[in-house]
Amino acid sequence: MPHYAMMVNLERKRCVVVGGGQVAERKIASLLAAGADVCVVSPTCTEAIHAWGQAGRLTLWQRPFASADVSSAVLVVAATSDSAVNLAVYEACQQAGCPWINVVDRPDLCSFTVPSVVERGDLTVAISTGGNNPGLAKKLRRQLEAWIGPEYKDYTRFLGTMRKRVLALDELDAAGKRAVLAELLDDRFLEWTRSGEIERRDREAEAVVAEWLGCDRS
Ligand SMILES: C[C@@]1(CC(=O)O)c2cc3[nH]c(cc4nc(cc5[nH]c(cc(n2)[C@H]1CCC(=O)O)[C@@](C)(CC(=O)O)[C@@H]5CCC(=O)O)C(CC(=O)O)=C4CCC(=O)O)c(CCC(=O)O)c3CC(=O)O
Ligand SMILES: NC(=O)C1=CN([C@@H]2O[C@H](COP(=O)(O)OP(=O)(O)OC[C@H]3O[C@@H](n4cnc5c(N)ncnc54)[C@H](O)[C@@H]3O)[C@@H](O)[C@H]2O)C=CC1
Repeated sequence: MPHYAMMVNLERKRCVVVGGGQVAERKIASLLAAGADVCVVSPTCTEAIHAWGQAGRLTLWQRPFASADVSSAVLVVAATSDSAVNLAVYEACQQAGCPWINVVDRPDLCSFTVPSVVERGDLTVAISTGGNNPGLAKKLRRQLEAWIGPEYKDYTRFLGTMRKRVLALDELDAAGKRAVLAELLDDRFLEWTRSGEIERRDREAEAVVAEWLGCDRS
């Protein structure tokens, strides 16, 4: 069964990661980027995890996993190199009623898996292969990163601002609004963002709006 793709708000939500190796580090990095309240339980950890702990960005419990560790978690990642421990984490989640569990060496036990992600500010492109081949997800991420450049961060913001502005225009009916929004998605606005011609882009966008307002009134 294919998984349902969704964007989850994890801000200040308690997320527990069991294990402190490279795989745990990768999952922790994305949880921190999402503003989660991260607790890590592991006898050893990578330098990066240690540094996040020192900086107060996460809570580090430097000891082996205990079942009670998952009690207040909304999401848990079992990322140790010991499959028996990972299974024990899964079972503790079942007991505690924690619905969101990722077991890094047992796709069959995962209630969620982690996709490869291209992030450009508010723009997110996630790639999942349904567990078939994470390497393919990573390869596609790299290819997409070359295509969806850093300019998409500002471009997405620009389109967001314009969309809000257009939707708030009482002078335009729904069809007019849709037409303006479609026109603003024309590649020339992306090109102007890419080449740094921001004033021109914004001016031309305003011209599109003005032209439609003119059409509507006539
Ligand atoms: C099911 C899933 C569960 C989950 O972790 O959520 C899972 C499971 C497993 N991964 C394994 C191996 C590797 N995983 C990677 C990389 C990534 N793995 C990620 C996700 C997922 N991995 C979920 C499915 C995603 C999907 O649907 O495609 C990514 C996308 C996201 C992330 O982890 O942040 C991230 C790339 C991020 C990026 O760079 O963009 C690499 C490559 C590398 O590390 O360079 C290798 C080595 C090469 C290989 O084996 O293919 C193994 C065998 C372990 C062993 O050997 O024991 C298992 C277990 C199994 O398959 O049985
Ligand atoms: N899903 C994925 O994306 C991938 C999953 N894997 C799987 O992930 C596992 C972990 O990989 P790495 O991080 O590279 O391993 P690692 O050996 O670098 O780290 C394992 C960590 O688990 C901790 N640990 C061991 N026993 C523990 C316990 N009882 N309680 C808490 N923590 C404990 C260790 O202290 C260590 O920090 C691999 O064994 C492999 O099966 C590997 C690659 C990708």
